Amino acid sequence: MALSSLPVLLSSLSGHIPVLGTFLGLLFFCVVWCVRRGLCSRHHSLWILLILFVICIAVQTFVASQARSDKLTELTHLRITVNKHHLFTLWKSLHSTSSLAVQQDGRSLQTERTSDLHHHNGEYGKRSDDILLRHVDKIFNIATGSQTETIKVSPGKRPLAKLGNEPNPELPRSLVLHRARKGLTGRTDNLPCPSSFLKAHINSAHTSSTCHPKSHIVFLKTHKTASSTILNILYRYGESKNLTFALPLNKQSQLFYPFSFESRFVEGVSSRTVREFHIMCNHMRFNKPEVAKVMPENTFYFSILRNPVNMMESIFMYYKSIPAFSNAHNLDEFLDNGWKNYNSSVSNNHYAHNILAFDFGFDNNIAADAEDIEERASMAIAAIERDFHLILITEYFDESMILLKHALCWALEDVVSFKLNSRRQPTHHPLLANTAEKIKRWNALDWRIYLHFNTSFWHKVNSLVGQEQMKREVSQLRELQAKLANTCLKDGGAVDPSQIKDARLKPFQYGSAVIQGYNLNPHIDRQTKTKCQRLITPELQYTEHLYTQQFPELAAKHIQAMRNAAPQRQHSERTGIRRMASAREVHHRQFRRHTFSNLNQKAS
Ligand SMILES: Nc1ncnc2c1ncn2[C@@H]1O[C@H](COP(=O)(O)OS(=O)(=O)O)[C@@H](OP(=O)(O)O)[C@H]1O
Repeated sequence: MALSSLPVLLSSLSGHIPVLGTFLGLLFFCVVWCVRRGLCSRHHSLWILLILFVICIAVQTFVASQARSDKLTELTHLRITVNKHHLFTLWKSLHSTSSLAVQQDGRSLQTERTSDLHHHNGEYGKRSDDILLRHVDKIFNIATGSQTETIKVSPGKRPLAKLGNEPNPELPRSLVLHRARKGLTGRTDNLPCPSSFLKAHINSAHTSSTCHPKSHIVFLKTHKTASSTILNILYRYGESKNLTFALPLNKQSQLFYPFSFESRFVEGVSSRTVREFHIMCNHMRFNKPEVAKVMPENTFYFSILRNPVNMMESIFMYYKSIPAFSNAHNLDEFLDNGWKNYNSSVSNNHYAHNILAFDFGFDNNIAADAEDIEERASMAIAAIERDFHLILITEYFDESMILLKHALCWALEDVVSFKLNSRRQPTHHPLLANTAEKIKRWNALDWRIYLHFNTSFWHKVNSLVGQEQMKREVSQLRELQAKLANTCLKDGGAVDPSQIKDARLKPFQYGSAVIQGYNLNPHIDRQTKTKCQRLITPELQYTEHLYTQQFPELAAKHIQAMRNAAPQRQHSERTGIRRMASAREVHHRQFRRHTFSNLNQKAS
């Protein structure tokens, strides 16, 4: 009966493997022949042994060939896996300017899966590896022009070399580990990833004629970070090229900071009187979806961070009158009683705590020992990575300007500046090492964000410009600045506000800080004077000048309204300074009035 089932077995085997089936078929006939002979023979036990031996060999041959065929199948799978891995690496290399940028892309995925941030997108909640694989597929299809995943990439190829992969010794170990744990990667929308966009842009700036100066720009003006100096650069560039600015509504100096930005805060948006905005750069609390409603899709987003230690010292002097600081005699006293003096729900207290995070639109209220501090920092970093093409560092201002120049494809002359909004030296308070540590702890969220972008800044310098070229261009920039100072400035440098002759060039004074400004060299021709004057015009005056240029009728109406409302102030308005100086003070009040009148209009 065993023999009778053999043909069936063999046919089923042959169904699996045709060649082996033929071989086994022949074997079957041999065995049948042997059985017949064996049964007729005197030595039939020997024949039976021989038959069993032949069957054993046949079965063994079959099992071995089956295993080999299984391995082949596995190998096919393996090749697909390796291909995807390779493509993933390739994709990371394409998408990043440094390994950190890759990690940041990864963290952006984490962020996108988290609901408590202000950034939303359609892929929230999807599994990260699904998204990742879809991106790999997408890159694959883009690279090959195919719609299906059929083309093989040699699994033996090594991934592309990563750039700027050195660890940052200042980075807390916990943060590094956290990043490694969250080292996923992937963007979930169709927009180009900012870091890859930047790399592509800078490469093209160096190599081909495809480098076109960028004129759609959003600069998130953070506080006490040299942001007024950058604003002046953007104002001058835009004015000289007749670009339009997304200026604050109702002639305000800020985009209704500290309220989260809304598109209606921009003059010309609700009235639809401006067709296209080029540059947005006034103080705002960042809110990407709303900003994107105003600015074109190809807009370049950048911002600047300052070491929270230096920043806090500057902020404490400047915003000394906010409730959180007002009772403290010095910064140490405030820091020692931080949580006791700080009530986050009191207006303006946000200046005292993680203000960088606040300006970028995140919740700034978190303690250094909070369980989720690393998580929150990672998510903030990821979101910034996703929304911004470039983050500059105040401590390396000149290097930052060179990087910006490359990113925007501008000329060296376009990024030249004088230091604006700087304090007189005696109002600087050197900090003790202990105080610095307390600040890092108090602003733990900002500290982590700063450390991250300080590191990625240098990776960008290394990979996109190179140390040598950076040095060369920084010295060219400083040379140009020195020449300009020689031509434009009366006293060769900044002076106290009391010494500034032209009231239109006096910077806004606030808090305990003495903010310096400049006097113009009187011996320069008209054309040079215009250029020099723009370089030293403080933020409030320059914003008003641009508003008047862009909205002459509205500006005239505002002046008239102010005159009608407060005739007793006419004298100070004629000088133009007190009105501008009070603008920051009153803008919250005006905003509330504006919001309420809108709400009332809607309700009626
Ligand atoms: N070029 C350059 N390099 C380095 N540092 C610079 C530069 N320009 C301005 N600053 C310093 O930036 C501080 C003012 O920052 P902001 O203009 O952002 O202030 S504000 O928020 O708009 O009021 C202010 O810092 P403090 O002097 O410590 O207060 C300025 O001195």
